[in-house]
Parts: sequence; C-alpha cells; structure tokens
Amino acid sequence: MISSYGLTYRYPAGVELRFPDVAVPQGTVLLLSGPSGCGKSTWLALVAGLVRPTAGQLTVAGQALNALDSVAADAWRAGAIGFLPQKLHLSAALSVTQNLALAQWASGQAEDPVAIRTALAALGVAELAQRKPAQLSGGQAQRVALARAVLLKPRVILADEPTASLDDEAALDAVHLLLSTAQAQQATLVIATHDARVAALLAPVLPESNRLYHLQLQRPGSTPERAQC
Ligand SMILES: Nc1ncnc2c1ncn2[C@@H]1O[C@H](COP(=O)(O)OP(=O)(O)OP(=O)(O)O)[C@@H](O)[C@H]1O
Repeated sequence: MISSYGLTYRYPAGVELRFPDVAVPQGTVLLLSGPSGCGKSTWLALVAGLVRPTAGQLTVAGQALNALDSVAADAWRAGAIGFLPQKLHLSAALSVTQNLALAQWASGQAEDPVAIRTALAALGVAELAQRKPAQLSGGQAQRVALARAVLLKPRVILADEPTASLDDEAALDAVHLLLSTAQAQQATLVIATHDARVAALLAPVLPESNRLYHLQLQRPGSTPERAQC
C-alpha cells in the first residue's frame, strides 16, 4: 500500500511541489506520469524515503515515512524498496553476480549466492552471471538491474522511465517483465514515465482483479493536479 495525504516537498531555494493524494493497494500497479519537470523523480524519492516530505503524510508498505530519520530510512529502504533507475548504475568493474552481491552487502546482509542465482534465473539471465556489464545488451542489462532491484524481495518496485529509448517490441518486453516480476513477489509496482505507450501496453495484460492506478502530475504552478487512485 502507498498512501499519501497533503504531500508537499520544497527544494531548498526551489519550487514547492504539491502532490495529489493517493491510496494504492498492495500488489497493484501505479502509473506515475506527467511532463518533464512535474515532479516524478521527486515523488519517487519521497516514496523511497530518500527525501522527507516538507508537509503531509506518506505511508509506504506499512511504514509512515515522516517518522523516520535518515539512518532509519536507509535501513527501511534496503528491505522495502526495489529501484530500477533509468540509468542502470551497474558497476562496470564487477560481474553480474558481483553486482547483485554488492546490493546484498550494501543492505547489511551476508552474500547469498543461492538468492542471486534464483533472482537471475527468474529474469532469464542466469547464463550471464559471470559477464561484465559492458558485455550485455541493453535489454540484458535491464534484466540484470531488475534482478538486483528485486533480490531482497521488496514490497514496492519503483521503475523510472523503464521504456525510455526502447522500440515498441522492447518496450512491451520491459513492461511485461516488470509486471510479471512484481506479481510473482506480490509487490506494488510504480512505473514513472512520460511514455504514452506504457498505459496502452499495461491495460491488456493486467489481470481483471488488478486495476491500473494513475497519478498524473502537472508542472508546478499549473492546476488542477489529477489523481485517479
Ligand atoms: N535539487 C533541486 N533543487 C531545486 N529544484 C529542483 C531540484 N531538483 C528538481 N527541482 C525542480 O523540481 C521540479 C520537479 O523536478 P523532478 O526532477 O522531480 O521532475 P520530473 O518530472 O522527474 O522531470 P523529468 O521527467 O524531466 O525527469 C522541477 O521544477 C525541477 O526544476
């Protein structure tokens, strides 16, 4: 579940961003959309506990984020949030396996080779385990990054522009992959995008019981903001 009420964030010496209220049940899909500069990345950072709200309430996977200081937020994020960034940030010097082991280490867990193999196999890239990121195609690298994002079985998966610069077929693959991975783990999936294809690709493949939630942001200063949650 992701719920917010009166959520506001003001950058130091910057604009104040006011976000529409949401109530997104656990295990469903939220499409976060809007034009460049409307606050998608900021909303993701708030939900990931990377920044604290200036005002309002935000609860993610049962945790009230306003209540956490930065150390507690780091510990909570490691277990609760899986992040698929637009730039994948795989470490070039490390193998695929080592990149996933690094995520376990960063979360304070012991290296778990079985969990790493399982995550890579679930994303269909087990045979690439010893390669370096430079030896992967774009699609393979995205699968590895998604395996890393879900390695710790997060309650929420945040995907930032996962179809940017992909052709239609690859975009369809990426959307299917995200959806099936989230469903397998019963995680809430948030896709931040300004790609109009994503809603069209998601609608037919979502099970009837899993409606698509939509948070449409507007640039600061323009009204009204719209949420269909
Ligand atoms: N560090 C910062 N300091 C001040 N203002 C910022 C900062 N980061 C972002 N902003 C402003 O906050 C607003 C929202 O930015 P944000 O990056 O969240 O938008 P976005 O929807 O993710 O944009 P894009 O689609 O281009 O990535 C913009 O007006 C931006 O200029």
